[in-house]
Amino acid sequence: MDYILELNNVSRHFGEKENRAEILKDINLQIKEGEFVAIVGFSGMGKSTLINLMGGLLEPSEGEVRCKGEAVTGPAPDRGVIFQNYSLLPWLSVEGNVGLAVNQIHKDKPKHERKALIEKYVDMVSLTPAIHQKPKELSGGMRQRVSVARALSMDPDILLMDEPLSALDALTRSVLQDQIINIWKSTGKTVVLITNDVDEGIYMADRIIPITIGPNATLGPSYDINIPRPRNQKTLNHNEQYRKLRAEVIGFLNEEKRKEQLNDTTDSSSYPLPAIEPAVI
Ligand SMILES: Nc1ncnc2c1ncn2[C@@H]1O[C@H](COP(=O)(O)OP(=O)(O)OP(=O)(O)O)[C@@H](O)[C@H]1O
Repeated sequence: MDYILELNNVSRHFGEKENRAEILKDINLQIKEGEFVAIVGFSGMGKSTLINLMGGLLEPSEGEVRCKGEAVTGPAPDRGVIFQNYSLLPWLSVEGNVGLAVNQIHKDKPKHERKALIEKYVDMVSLTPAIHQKPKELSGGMRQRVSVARALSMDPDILLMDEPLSALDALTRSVLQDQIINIWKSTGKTVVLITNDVDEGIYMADRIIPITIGPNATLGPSYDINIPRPRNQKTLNHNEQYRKLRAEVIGFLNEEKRKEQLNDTTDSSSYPLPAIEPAVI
């Protein structure tokens, strides 16, 4: 089987000697073309480091990352990264921010074609009415949609999303979850979503993989999510598979936390397991 993205025995540390911090250890992951994979875990365990390794923004200390069979040696347009903090240029409009990517990738195309491309991607995230607005005039959800449009406009094969929705309120978050699912379905791209929200991962992805607690964090088991699509946020709570999967993944994370606490008695937090509310139908 050929995989679009592979991580083979990838480890990453920062610093040297007494400052050396072992962040990720022996990460093995194979992702098929068109798959939607969610990676979930506690804060500070190395999730951003992992997405940066996939994007080629960081090099592994050991092991290798391969994209379409080739070793990854740096960032490339076939892997679009969407960051948590939008990273938009404040002095450019929506059109200007998306245009940066379009002009970079499609510099050989005439101006009118580049303009049409910008408009196409802005429309894909439903931001046409705000196309001339600057980031400070946009809500958090709108800014994140600009980031999504900018990543899409490079027409990458893989979208790497680093907690793209975690700064948003619950309602905006759920609207954007559906928008990202629709974009994934209509474009056939491969998506890797980093999230701190097990429910979000199960709702959106084809499989969900918890990351263990560092130092030397690694990936836990991969859980297939066979819940039929389209999924319904309101009725998912009643789905047996969803409830079972949710309990298993949260159980895995809490067990990791418990193991960590045996070594460190100062931290008593665990993964929050909110009661599943009856679905509103
Ligand atoms: N460039 C760097 N130099 C030194 N340490 C780093 C560097 N980048 C990340 N780290 C450390 O690696 C660890 C993992 O960081 P990372 O941002 O990957 O975690 P995360 O799981 O994405 O966290 P969060 O959910 O809070 O965003 C942290 O302890 C962080 O301080």
